[in-house]
Amino acid sequence: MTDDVIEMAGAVAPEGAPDASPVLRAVGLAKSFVVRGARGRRAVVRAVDDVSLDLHRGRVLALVGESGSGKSTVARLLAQLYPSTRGEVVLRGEAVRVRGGRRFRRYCRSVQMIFQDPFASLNPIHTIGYTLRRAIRIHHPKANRAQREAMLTGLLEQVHLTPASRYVDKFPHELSGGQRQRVAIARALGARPEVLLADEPVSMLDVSIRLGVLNLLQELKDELSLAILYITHDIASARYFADETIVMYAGRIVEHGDSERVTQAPAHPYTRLLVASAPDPDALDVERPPTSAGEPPSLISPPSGCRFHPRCPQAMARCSVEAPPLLPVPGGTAACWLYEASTGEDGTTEEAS
Ligand SMILES: Nc1ncnc2c1ncn2[C@@H]1O[C@H](COP(=O)(O)OP(=O)(O)OP(=O)(O)O)[C@@H](O)[C@H]1O
Repeated sequence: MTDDVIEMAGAVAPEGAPDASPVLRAVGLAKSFVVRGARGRRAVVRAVDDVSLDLHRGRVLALVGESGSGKSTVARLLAQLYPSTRGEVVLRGEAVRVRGGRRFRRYCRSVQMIFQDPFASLNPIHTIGYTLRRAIRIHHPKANRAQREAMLTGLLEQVHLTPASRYVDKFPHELSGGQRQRVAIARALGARPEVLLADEPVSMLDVSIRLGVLNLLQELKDELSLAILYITHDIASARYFADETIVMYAGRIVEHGDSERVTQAPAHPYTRLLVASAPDPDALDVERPPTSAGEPPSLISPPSGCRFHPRCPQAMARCSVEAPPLLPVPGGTAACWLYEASTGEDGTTEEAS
């Protein structure tokens, strides 16, 4: 048996303790889409603008924001499903830009994506066994039949679909939503990835099984030392599940920091609105689109300056003119002029707030 196969056949061993250097980075990523606007005119949607983030093995980073804030586009850029308009995706220190073909398949071995809808992501005409065997064949072409079967059992056990023999011949429609999402996770693990990009992995599942799937992801993160990007609308679940949280608004990062700090002592006025509109921070049980006043702006002609200023209760004249950079706040950064350090008369620095 090759080393690859030995690792896949049983419980997969972690490849090392959480690493100080990021496994996957976004550096100044931007993505614009050209669309047909009013009266058929060409318009540009600036979906993602200057997004930088680091994913570390053994850690979860949550990307939180309202619908349309650019979260899925960031995940798709990191998965190399879209080419970026600007910026770089850096895997293990190397800038990577692939479009299909063998290089894309090699990239997918390291970076796998889990989608929101397990109904759509599993082919209904194939059994679970077929779907997983196919993934195993693609990622482990040298394994023989017995080795592949051992991997199949190992993957189902890893996502707690046991005994594996009960699930192999089932079709997706014979499983619950949570079981289907577990199969999608098993398929992703078949590549032995270092990074999982999980785009709203529980938002379409029954309330009662969301926590079980998040707990599974957390367990796999620890066992396999995975780096996980967890995309969600639900800032309460980010506190529970993620080490760090990034909040996006209208394509830009507005706040970043330790999840506990971002959710319990949010610095950016937008994060405060998000947290205030999540009624029970300890519950993972309801879909809670933020109910803050106003609507997210058009990304075809976004507001000048800080994109949040038209909705911001603390907006100042400067906010409509100059976009704030990410400024230091205790335990992270926030893109808000409230936190610009100013020099006092005695030479000490103080925040503007
Ligand atoms: N392929 C595309 N073509 C044109 N516009 C797009 C495309 N994909 C995304 N957009 C636009 O980019 C913006 C960001 O979309 P994105 O799906 O990344 O946001 P999101 O935060 O993930 O939202 P949701 O939570 O609803 O999935 C939106 O205005 C969206 O309409």
